[in-house]
Amino acid sequence: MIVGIPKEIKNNENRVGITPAGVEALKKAGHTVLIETSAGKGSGFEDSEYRDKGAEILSSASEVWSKAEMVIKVKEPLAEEYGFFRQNLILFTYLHLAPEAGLTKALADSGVVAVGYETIQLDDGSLPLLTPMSEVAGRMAVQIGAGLLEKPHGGKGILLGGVPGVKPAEVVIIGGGVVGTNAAKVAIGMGARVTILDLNANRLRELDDIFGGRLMTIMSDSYHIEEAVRKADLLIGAVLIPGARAPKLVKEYMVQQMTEGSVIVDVAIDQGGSIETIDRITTHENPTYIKHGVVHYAVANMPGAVARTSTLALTNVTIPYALQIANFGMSEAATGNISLARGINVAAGHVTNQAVAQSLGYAFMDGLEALKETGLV
Ligand SMILES: NC(=O)C1=CN([C@@H]2O[C@H](COP(=O)(O)OP(=O)(O)OC[C@H]3O[C@@H](n4cnc5c(N)ncnc54)[C@H](O)[C@@H]3O)[C@@H](O)[C@H]2O)C=CC1
Ligand SMILES: CC(=O)C(=O)O
Repeated sequence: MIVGIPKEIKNNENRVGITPAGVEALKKAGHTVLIETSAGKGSGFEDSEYRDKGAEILSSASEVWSKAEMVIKVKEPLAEEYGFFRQNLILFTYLHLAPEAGLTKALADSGVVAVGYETIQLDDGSLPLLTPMSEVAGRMAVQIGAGLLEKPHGGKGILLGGVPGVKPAEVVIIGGGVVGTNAAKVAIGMGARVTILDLNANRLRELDDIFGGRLMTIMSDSYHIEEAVRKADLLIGAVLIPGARAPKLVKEYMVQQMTEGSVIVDVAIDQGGSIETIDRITTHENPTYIKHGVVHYAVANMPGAVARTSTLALTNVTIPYALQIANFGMSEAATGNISLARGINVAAGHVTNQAVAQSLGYAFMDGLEALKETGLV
């Protein structure tokens, strides 16, 4: 198969869809790899390293998109890239379609087969291609939040861990999955007082066991969310219902009750955000705004700022799936691997993820059924 990797174009997105090790793996399996020049630069990979492993370096994104049978990316395509879509092109990347009506329409109208990393799901419900970036973003959420609590960044001027004789900050995390757990690890490590809310009682039990009483676990409902948000110095949004738009759990009146200079980091912004006062996606270039005296951070590609770590962690988990698609073809690979089949979001003009279809008002079609219409092997 001809596999193409364009340079990412989102604001400060320094990750890339493949490492030289990934090129080596694809080449050994007999595939052709085309990479846009300097695509790996932001992650510390030079063109020469890819060339040494057998990749062909192309000078433009349009060449990569038009020659490739499968495009491997990191972030969802931006409007400037929609013109590259064509029938039966396989697109393998993060998509987060529920809040992206325009992208979903463009994918469906053009007949792209779009596989979203974030919806590839194992039988136990885990999301193996989301996990490493959630680990990164969860850890980052606390270090970013700690910085924003400093006065020059708009915060109330408190040190997350406090000092002897002065109490530490209150960190409240809504969602105790991968992001939430990693945020808790860092926040506890920095000496903060941590509360996690989740609506899965078993998850709260696991967290209690993992952290041995060093954090407070609370059942997530509107009463307890309001109570926790009111006392939070740093609030982290970390909920997920796979594929679906994030529920707006923190209402505007709750944010109004937070003390001035508190900070919100809504990691769940890539699924539309879980905080009512987050009405826009922010960028690494311009990451915050202040509303009701509270600093809001809503960057949808947080791991892009620590691109070297993130690219290595991401490609560790994506390349085995990319190899399956390249080796067997999209239909056979998805038929043989139900977890991969769950990742198909759009095929043959149909929306094939139930939660995305419901969020955007499309009729749902099973991914494997839709693949039959493509004629792809
Ligand atoms: N902004 C960024 O750069 C990044 C964003 N993310 C996003 O972070 C979000 C969280 O991801 P993960 O932690 O990997 O998901 P996860 O599936 O591991 O955890 C989500 C947790 O939310 C809980 N939850 C669902 N509804 C809830 C509710 N009403 N109240 C409280 N808890 C609730 C679930 O029980 C689960 O424990 C996702 O939207 C993901 O895409 C991940 C990486 C980077
Ligand atoms: C998960 C995601 O959206 C990211 O890593 O950018």
